[in-house]
Parts: sequence; structure tokens; C-alpha cells
Amino acid sequence: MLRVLALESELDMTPGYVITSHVTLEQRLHKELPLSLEELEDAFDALDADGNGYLTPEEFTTGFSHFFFSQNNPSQEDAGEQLAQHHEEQVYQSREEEDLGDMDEDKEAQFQMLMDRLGAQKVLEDESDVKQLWLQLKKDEPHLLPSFEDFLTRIFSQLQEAHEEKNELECALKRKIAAYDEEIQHLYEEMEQQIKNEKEQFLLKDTERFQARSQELEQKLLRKEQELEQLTQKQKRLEGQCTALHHDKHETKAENNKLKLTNQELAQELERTSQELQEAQQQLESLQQEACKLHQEKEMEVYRVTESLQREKAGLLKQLDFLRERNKHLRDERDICFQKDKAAKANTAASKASWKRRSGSVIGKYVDARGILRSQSEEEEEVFGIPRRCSLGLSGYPLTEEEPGTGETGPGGPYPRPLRRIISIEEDPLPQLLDGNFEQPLSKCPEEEEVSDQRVQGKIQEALPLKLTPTSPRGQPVGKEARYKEESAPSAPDRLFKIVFVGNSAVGKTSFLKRLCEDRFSPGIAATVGIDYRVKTVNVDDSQVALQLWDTAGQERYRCITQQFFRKADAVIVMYDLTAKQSFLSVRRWLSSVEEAVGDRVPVLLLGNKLDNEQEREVPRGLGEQLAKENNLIFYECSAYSGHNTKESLLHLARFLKEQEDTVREDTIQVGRPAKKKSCCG
Ligand SMILES: Nc1nc2c(ncn2[C@@H]2O[C@H](COP(=O)(O)OP(=O)(O)OP(=O)(O)O)[C@@H](O)[C@H]2O)c(=O)[nH]1
Ligand SMILES: [Ca+2]
Ligand SMILES: [Mg+2]
Repeated sequence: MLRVLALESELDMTPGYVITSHVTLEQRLHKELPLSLEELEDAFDALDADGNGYLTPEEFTTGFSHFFFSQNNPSQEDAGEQLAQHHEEQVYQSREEEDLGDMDEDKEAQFQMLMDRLGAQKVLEDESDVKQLWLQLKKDEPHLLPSFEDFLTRIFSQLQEAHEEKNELECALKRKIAAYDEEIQHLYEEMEQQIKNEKEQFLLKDTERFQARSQELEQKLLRKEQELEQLTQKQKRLEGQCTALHHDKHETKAENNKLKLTNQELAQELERTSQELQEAQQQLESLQQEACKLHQEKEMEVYRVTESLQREKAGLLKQLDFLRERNKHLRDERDICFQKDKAAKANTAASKASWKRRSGSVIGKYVDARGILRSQSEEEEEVFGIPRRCSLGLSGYPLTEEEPGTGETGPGGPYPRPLRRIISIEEDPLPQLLDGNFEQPLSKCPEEEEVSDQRVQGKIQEALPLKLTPTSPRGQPVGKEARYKEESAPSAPDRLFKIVFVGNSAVGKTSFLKRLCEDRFSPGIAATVGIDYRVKTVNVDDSQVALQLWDTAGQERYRCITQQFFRKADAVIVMYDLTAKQSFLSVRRWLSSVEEAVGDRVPVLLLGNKLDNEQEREVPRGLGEQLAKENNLIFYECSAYSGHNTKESLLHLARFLKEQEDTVREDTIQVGRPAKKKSCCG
């Protein structure tokens, strides 16, 4: 029993507490108990119900109670007995429980006192077993009670000690555990710390690496972003360019279409224009041909007319001479008559010279509509002292009503005036023949009538025959040569020179001629179309020089027409406007076309016009003089506006032409002598 009790004291009665293996237990108990290891082995094995080598408090309690009961009923041997025993035990227990139920109060108190004394509460959790045992002992073996109680005391003290030990152990264990824990904790912490540090380091490294990596990645990202940015910008630019190109493409396409359309239109236009141009060219050619034909016809006409006029003139002059002869005879006869019968102043019927009416000459068309000879000028007035004549119709009668009192009236009313010969515009009119105000029919003798104006008397008398016998139907014109005998008698012009007037448009050619021939200036003059024509007669050293002045149009488009007139020119006048530099610069071109057409055989007069416009002068005088010197020209600066140098320059040219012609004549007379060319400017 004791053995068992000692055994029990080694057991930790805490429920669930597992006793370490029995080997450990036997070793410990072997010292305390007078048992051999084998016996202890058997005891342990007997208690280890499940044979797992470990004793639990339940196994120990159960085993102990077996042992105890077996002590009480040693007889029972077999299993059945065991079983019965077990059954008995159960019954016992149940019986016991009944007893217990009946246990009186003091036992309970005694037991409690015992427990208290033993301080079992601290040690035991469940006192029922011990209570049962105690009661049982009390009941069955009361003498054992004290030993039981001793035992219990011991056990409990041992238990208490064990408990305390255990507690101490526990405490120690706890402490150890705590220490271990602490250590572990510490270690754990350390480890934690280390891990933490490691982690931290790792983290740090990791972070660093991560940071580095992330920086790297960031940089890479940045770079990529920049690249992306650049790529997007590039893409945008390219898109922009693409759209622009696309747009341009559209625009270009549109423009292209437009251009194609314009091109087609232009091509059509061009075609149309070229057709029009061809037509225009054809028209122009035909016009030019017509113009040339016309011109040639006109030229031919003019020359025919001039020829016929020349012939007529020669005829007329012959007639004139004849008339003068007749006149002279008549005068002689008259003188004789006067002497014979002063008294018998017989009616000498004025033999009405029946002036054979000349057939109208072809010159009619050169006289302007009113029959006024366009070339009549003041000069004639001076030279011939003939006042302005009234306008004559083509028939020779005045176009306008005469002032009353000037017309002659005969028995049958006004005498029909004999038709006058209308002198060609080609030659200067014989003023005395064409005098409008002195209605002297050619047949009338001057003595019958007092000529009102003394100034012209001699001229008319000389010129008019007293009595003209009817002559052959077409009186022979009195030729020029005949006139040479009558130096004094003014007559048709001695010389006839054809002068062509050229120069840029608007330099003042027409105004100059107007001033020269009509002595007036009309500012609003229109530009000349094609060619114009005037005649001007000047008196050079007592001889009449008729100048045929061809006024050309300066405009470029008439150049080909004017060009043709150079050929027959006896002299050329080149005019520029001294207030327009360009017109001066064109002079060289004019000179070269003159040179081309007539060589240098004709004299050239260079005129710088518009001298009145001094403030707008663009061509210094010296330049004109220099050019004239270089090209051997006669040079004047003049003004059609003021008339300055208009006559002087022409007189100079006329004199030059006359002298040139005289020289030529002399040369012709002295046969074979080559004519030398006089320099124009002397
Ligand atoms: N101040 C001034 N103006 C002038 C003079 N002569 C002509 N003019 C003006 O110049 C302009 C042209 O005169 P025109 O006589 O028609 O010139 P043009 O050379 O005949 O011209 P085309 O017939 O085209 O060759 C006109 O307005 C005239 O009034 C001048 O001496 N002085
Ligand atoms: Ca066991
Ligand atoms: Mg003109």
C-alpha cells in the first residue's frame, strides 16, 4: 500500500496531466520504495490500463481502487469475477451512493474537517473518490481510518509538497518557460529584430534596389515618356503634315482642276484670240493692201495730179505769157488808140474776152469743201498783199452771200461771174488770179474799173489781160520758163519742194503746221491719222517757193504708212518735244529711218518744240545742237504755241533747198561737174 501511495505521490493528480514514462517514474520511486524495479514495473503496467507507457491520474485512481477493493475481497480471481467485481463495484458504487446518501451530517462534517485540515481543496479537484474511500473505511475498517488519514495527510502533504514542488516546478518551469519564453521571446525578438534588421536591410537594399530600380525605371519611364512625348509630337506633326498634305492635296487637286479648267478656257480663249488675230491679221493685211493700193493710187493720183498740174501749170504759164504778150500788144494798141482819137472816145466795146472756161481740173478734190485753199496764209498776204479771199465754191462762185454793194449788177441783173480756175492745192494759188474780193473777171481790162486797192493795182493790171481773145478750148498754160522773163510779176511759185514732217506723237507737228499755215494754235488738236497735207509758199530771195508739207502721224501704228513718204521727199523735218525726253531719244530712230529711205541726199531740219514750256524742259538746248552738229542737221528750238521760230526755221530750210537746187542746176548746166552737197547748217 505504501508503495502504491508513494507511487501516487509521484503522480500529478491534475486531470489531464500525463505522467512521464514509467521508466522515469520507476527510477525515481526505486529509491524511495523498498521495491525492485520489476515489482515497480509490474505495478506500473497494472496501472497503465491503455498500455501506452504513460500513467494518467484516472488510470492510477482506477488501478488504486481496484487494488483496494481486491484487498477487501481477495477471493475473486477470474475475469468473470472481475466483471462481476466491476459490476459489483458499480453496484457497490451505486450502493455506496445510496449509503452516502444516507451518511449523516457529522461524518460529512468530519470529512470536511479532515479535508480542510489536510488542505485537500488545494490539491484535489474532485474529493468524491477520497470521500467514498474515507466513508468506506470509516464504515468498514474504522481502524484503518487513522492510517488512511495519515496516509492521506502524508499524501496530501506530499501532494501539497508535490503540488508546491510542482507549483515551484511549474513556477520554475514557468520561470524557465518564461525565461525560455523570454529567451525565446528575446531570441524571437532578436530574431525578429534580426529578421527585422535583415528585413529592414533587405527592405533597405530592396528599397534601395527598388528605388534604384524604380529610379531607373522612372528614368526609363521618363525617357520612354519623353520618347513617347516626342513620338506623339512627331506623330502629331506627321499627322498635321499628313492632314496638311492631304489638305494641300485636295487644294492642289482643286487648284489643279481649276487650273485645268482655266487652262481649257485659256486654250479656247487662245484659240479664239488666235482666230480673231488671224482674221484681224487678214483684215489688216487686206486693209494694208487696200491702204497701200489706196496709197499708191493716191500717190499715183497725186503724182498724176501733180504731173497734170505741172502740165496745166506749164500750159497756164504759157497761156499767161501769151496773155501777157497779148496784154502788151493790147496795151500798145491801146496806147495807139489813145493817141489816134482822144476825142473819139468810141465805145470800145471791151472785147469780152471769152475766157474759155477751163475744164475743171482734177485738183478739185484737193480743195477743201468750201473751196478755200487750205494753204492760204498770212504770209501770202504780206508777200502778195492780197487780203483774205472769201471762200469760193468749186464752181468759182463764192459760197456765201456777198455783202450788198460789192456784187456787180448789169442790165440783166448781176453779171454771171466767169468761172475761176481753181489752182491745185498742189501749188500755191496765184493770189492775183484767185482774189475773191476783187471780182476781176480775167477778161475785163483794169481801166474799166478802178481797182479799189492801190496796193494790188500793179499786180492785177500786169497779171490781168485787157482783152482775151477766145483761145483754143483748153488754153495752153503759161509755162514756168515763160515767167522767168517777167521777174517782177508775182506768179505761181518758182519752186516746189516736198517736205515730210516726222516725230513722235504729240510733239506738236500738226500744231506747228497750223501755226505756220493758219497762224493759229488750237490746244485741243486731235492726233493725226495716217498722213495730212498742207502747202505753204514762202518768198525766198524774191522767188516763190511752194512747200508741200506732209504731216505724218507720230503714233507707232502708222509707221509703215509714213515710211513710204520719205522716198519722194526733198527734205525732212524731225520734231521732238523738249519737255518730253523720250521724244528726243526717238530722234535717232527717225534719223535712221530717213537715212534708210533717202540716204543723206536730203537736208533734215531738227526742231525742238514747245519752247514756251521752259519750266517743263527736259532736253537741254545743247543736246539738240550737239545732235544736229553730229548729224549735219539744221537745228531750231521753236514753239507752235507762241509761233517762235516757226517761220524762220521753214524759211531757212526753203532757202537751203532753193540754193541746193540752184547749185544742182548750175552743175547740170556745167555738164558733168559732180554736184557738191552743201552742209545744211552753212
Ligand atoms: N505748250 C505747247 N503745247 C504744244 C505746242 N505744240 C503742240 N502743243 C500741244 O501738244 C499736243 C500735241 O500736239 P499735236 O500737234 O497734235 O502733236 P502731233 O505731233 O501732231 O501728234 P500726232 O499727230 O499724234 O503725231 C496738243 O495738245 C498741243 O496743244 C507748243 O509749242 N507749246
Ligand atoms: Ca496509460
Ligand atoms: Mg498731228
